[in-house]
Amino acid sequence: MAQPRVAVIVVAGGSGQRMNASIRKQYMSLAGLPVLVRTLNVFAPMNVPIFLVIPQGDMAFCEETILAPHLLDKQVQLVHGGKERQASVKNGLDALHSTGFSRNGIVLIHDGVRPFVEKSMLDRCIEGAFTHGACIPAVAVVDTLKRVDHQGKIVSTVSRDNLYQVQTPQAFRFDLVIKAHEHALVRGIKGTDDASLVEAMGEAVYFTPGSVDNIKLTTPGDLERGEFIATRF
Ligand SMILES: Nc1ccn([C@@H]2O[C@H](COP(=O)(O)OP(=O)(O)OP(=O)(O)O)[C@@H](O)[C@H]2O)c(=O)n1
Ligand SMILES: C[C@](O)(CO)[C@H](O)COP(=O)(O)O
Repeated sequence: MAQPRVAVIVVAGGSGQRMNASIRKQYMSLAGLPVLVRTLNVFAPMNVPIFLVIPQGDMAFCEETILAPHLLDKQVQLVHGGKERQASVKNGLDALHSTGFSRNGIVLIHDGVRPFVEKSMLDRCIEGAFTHGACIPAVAVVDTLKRVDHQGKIVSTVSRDNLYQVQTPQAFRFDLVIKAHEHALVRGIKGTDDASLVEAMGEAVYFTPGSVDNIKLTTPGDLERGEFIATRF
């Protein structure tokens, strides 16, 4: 059977401390559907393997409440998360590697709590990774930026020229992102995203326009905004 050329890792192994809710934010209902179901539904039509990284101990819960009732159980394979996002991604990469996924294939790495991704953005990320090896969505910073000291006093105004806020899905050639995670592990490099680990090897990462709707549900205020955006998805 022909090997897939694209695979997806959705990381949802976090505990959502900043959301400060009684259930983990990835399982919360947003406009009638669990956040994680909304996110998985973005990728399901691609018909490619999806690896969903979840907290240790949530396997049965996820099977029963997220995957099976929404007909995602055939396509999605569950993987245990790690202590930090970076470790969760590494577990997902290892699981994908164990399937014999092509080293030249493209892997999309996405936050489980970013449910509002447009198909056109996905396509651009994949295309960019086939061309450059690494491609991530980003939007230009629009606010004025200040550096602040520990007393809360403004130290300086930072130029926002060429500054971008980055999002997920981040798309990589599989061999490049595996090498980046192994390099980071050996050198003790920590990154809040996967592109920074590729950058740390001196390899180029390119960007494609992201979207202001592609929010990460991080704090309680994001839920209200999410409910509004969900009316368009
Ligand atoms: N050990 C971890 C930590 C985070 N994530 C995932 O990485 C994404 C982005 O992380 P963030 O929004 O910071 O989620 P949490 O770590 O859950 O939130 P917080 O930092 O507020 O605890 C989320 O989908 C989260 O589930 C993960 O898979 N494994
Ligand atoms: C990967 C990410 O969503 C890109 O913006 C972000 O870096 C995750 O950061 P967090 O500290 O885990 O919220």
